Amino acid sequence: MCDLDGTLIDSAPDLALTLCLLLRQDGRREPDLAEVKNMIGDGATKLVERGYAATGDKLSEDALTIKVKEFLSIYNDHLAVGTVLYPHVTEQLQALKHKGWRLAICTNKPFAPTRQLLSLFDLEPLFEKAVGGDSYPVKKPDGDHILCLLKEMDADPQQAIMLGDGKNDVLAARNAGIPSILFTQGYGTEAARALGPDYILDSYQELSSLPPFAG
Ligand SMILES: O=C(O)COP(=O)(O)O
Ligand SMILES: [Mg+2]
Repeated sequence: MCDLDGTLIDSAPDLALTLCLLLRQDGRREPDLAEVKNMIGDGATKLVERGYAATGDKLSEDALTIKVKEFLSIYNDHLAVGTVLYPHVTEQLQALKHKGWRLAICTNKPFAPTRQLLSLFDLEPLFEKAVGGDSYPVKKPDGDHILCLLKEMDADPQQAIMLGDGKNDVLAARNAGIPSILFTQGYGTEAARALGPDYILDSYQELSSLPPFAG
């Protein structure tokens, strides 16, 4: 299972752009890319909540609901302005698929933009299934986000592995009882590294030589 933001795609530029457009409408300060990267990882609602909390008064629950809808509507028009695939993602995942690995997406990003991004970057053929942060009642770091996905795929958790860039990925994997691979070019990597992921991936070119995939 692969996480999406900060793992397969470097999507922070467009998440930041969208957040800034939203905050600008409200006369708020626009956080820079490094600041926004630290807000990513728990889905759109948390990103918007953190964006407002960092730039002035926190939003009420009702206001947050409205702003998240606006965020998703703006994001829908800015999905791939500055977003890029990390180098060698497609070829390396294709190679795993050829070795017989079944691939799926487990992201905290809402499902609608997830599906669009998979299509925009021609990733759909690689993945058997994708689930977002709103696909089940729970999301990462809850292990059930992973376990529900595996169940739907009729896949054995004992043969599964989670690849992600954040602490939620390492924790969700641990909570699901499966190993994790930390991709270190994403967001919030240091906090994730401190949790002791099972494997470290600095570049996709090294993916097929990691122990779970080698041989
Ligand atoms: O959208 C987010 O905040 C996180 O998404 P991810 O789970 O794909 O990293
Ligand atoms: Mg991520």
